[in-house]
Amino acid sequence: MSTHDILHRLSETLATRKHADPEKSYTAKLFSEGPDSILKKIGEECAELIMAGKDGKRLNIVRESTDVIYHILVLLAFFDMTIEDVSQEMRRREGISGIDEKAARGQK
Ligand SMILES: N=c1c2ncn([C@@H]3O[C@H](COP(=O)(O)OP(=O)(O)OP(=O)(O)O)[C@@H](O)[C@H]3O)c2ncn1[C@@H]1O[C@H](COP(=O)(O)O)[C@@H](O)[C@H]1O
Repeated sequence: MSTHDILHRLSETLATRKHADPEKSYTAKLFSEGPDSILKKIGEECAELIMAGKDGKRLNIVRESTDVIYHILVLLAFFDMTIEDVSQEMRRREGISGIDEKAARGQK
């Protein structure tokens, strides 16, 4: 299964959790608590990823990255978006150097 397929499938699963029981689904619990709770988790998971990056342990970096990505997908789903919306923006940026893009900002 490709990376895109697994992200797409997870996005679809998360969308179904909007009507799920918060006692049985962690995603449904986050949805029921609202966006602040999801944002708080993103902050916590990012902090854990930073610590994993400082330690340099590959397995921990992978695990913490997965936690961050999962919680970002939950935030997208909360606002009725999916990985496709992010994928579209990534495609739009493809081939545009970050250095060139930043320089162009100053000319607007
Ligand atoms: N990928 C994930 C995933 N990654 C992390 N987590 C959960 O995120 C939570 C937060 O992780 P922490 O380490 O911070 O745990 P914690 O401190 O106990 O969490 P809190 O109680 O403080 O929120 C844990 O409960 C993890 O199990 C995930 N929960 C679900 N998924 C995917 O989402 C699908 C739907 O999940 P449910 O909505 O639970 O059915 C699953 O089938 C998976 O594919």
